[in-house]
Amino acid sequence: MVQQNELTYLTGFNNEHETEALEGALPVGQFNPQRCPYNLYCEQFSTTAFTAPRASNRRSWTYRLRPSIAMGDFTPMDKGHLLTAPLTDTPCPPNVMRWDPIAMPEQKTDFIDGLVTMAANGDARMQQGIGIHVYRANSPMEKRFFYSSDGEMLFVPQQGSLLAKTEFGHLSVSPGEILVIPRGVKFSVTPTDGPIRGYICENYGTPLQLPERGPVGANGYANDRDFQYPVAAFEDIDDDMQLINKFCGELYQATLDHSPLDVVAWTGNSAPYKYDLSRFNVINSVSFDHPDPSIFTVLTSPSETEGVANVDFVIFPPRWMVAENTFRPPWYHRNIMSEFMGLIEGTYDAKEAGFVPGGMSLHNSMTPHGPEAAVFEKASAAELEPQKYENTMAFMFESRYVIAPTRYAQNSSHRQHDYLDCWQGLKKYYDGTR
Ligand SMILES: O=C(O)Cc1cc(O)ccc1O
Ligand SMILES: [Fe+2]
Repeated sequence: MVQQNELTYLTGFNNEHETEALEGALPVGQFNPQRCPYNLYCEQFSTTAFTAPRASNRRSWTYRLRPSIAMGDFTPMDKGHLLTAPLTDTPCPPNVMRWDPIAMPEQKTDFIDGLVTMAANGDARMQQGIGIHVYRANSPMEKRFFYSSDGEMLFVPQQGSLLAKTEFGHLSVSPGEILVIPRGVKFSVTPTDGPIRGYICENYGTPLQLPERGPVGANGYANDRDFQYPVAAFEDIDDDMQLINKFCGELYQATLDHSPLDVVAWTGNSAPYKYDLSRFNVINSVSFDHPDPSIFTVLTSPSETEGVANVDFVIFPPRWMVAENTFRPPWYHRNIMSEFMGLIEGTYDAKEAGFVPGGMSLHNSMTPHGPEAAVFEKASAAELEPQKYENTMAFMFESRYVIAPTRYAQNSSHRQHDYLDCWQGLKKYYDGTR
């Protein structure tokens, strides 16, 4: 177990974890005895089909004060700027797009109220594709809890720390770390050191998993042992509460007369987890040429086509650049996969101006892009000494499905309508000589 931010965690990606907040709460040797210790209710929680292959099967057993169905009926509620694929509100133009950060809310805003959807693809009802949201909050969720039936939620904090109180226990997450909350897990979010902002990839598809390592071997990239899971922590609170469910793109609310975070003990491999991106063991060229960014994949949600991701979560972390006789920034490219990027801190090597922390960019399927003109000039003439890239942490949600920006994203005042200008200085140098 790892002690961090005063919270205790269990370690190991996808392990069969077990944890109990009260001694002896976990049944021994079986999952559902006739009567559970402490008179708890037993409830299985599955995020893959019962019959999914053992290697990809995800489920946990929870032991709780009440089963989850001890609740009121769902009624529709306003979903604000929270949208879901398929987006039908606007066409999807092929243009490169970039945005400044969305401003922090001025009024009291909790995690639910501050959610804004920037883009989405696939179809949540088919459990394919992703939603891309920005979260912003300056106050805790008070007596309200959320879960998405549409997808697993990958949080990429950009500003401020948050405490995620979940059915499975508590996780504290700060910029530079990520948090993954499986589809269906009930949770609340509390900002712990001022306003919070970050990105969310709502993954409608197969749960995120670690990519294969191939010839790299048994170690490297994101190592399994660095993923942290919460220990059981339950609330025995009888009070009026609101449970909000995102289902098929709509929000529904139900009333509860108790806290839904009432799991006293759990065992299994489907649970929230966090990961510190600085633990990523970067593997890159030590000879020449700029490899494909798939070398920086932290987590992947595979689609049904081998090697073609529903979504890859890719980071561009601090690292040494040593490639010789090489144009070191990303090459110019056109890619069948669609690329949505964000910046957690510092500067990104392909864009030294305009792509700022909290900002976003979208380069859709087959849309050309690459370094801005100023970066091309500089990198083409640079002395190729070993160089350490520091103060940088960009990331990309890369998906096989075209990523449609929402009407809000296309029309919002923080869209940079002059984004294309950063390439306008690309001159023709060709004059027939070698
Ligand atoms: O477009 C981008 O900036 C992301 C990216 C980075 C890289 O190093 C190679 C390919 C790629 O799409
Ligand atoms: Fe790209």
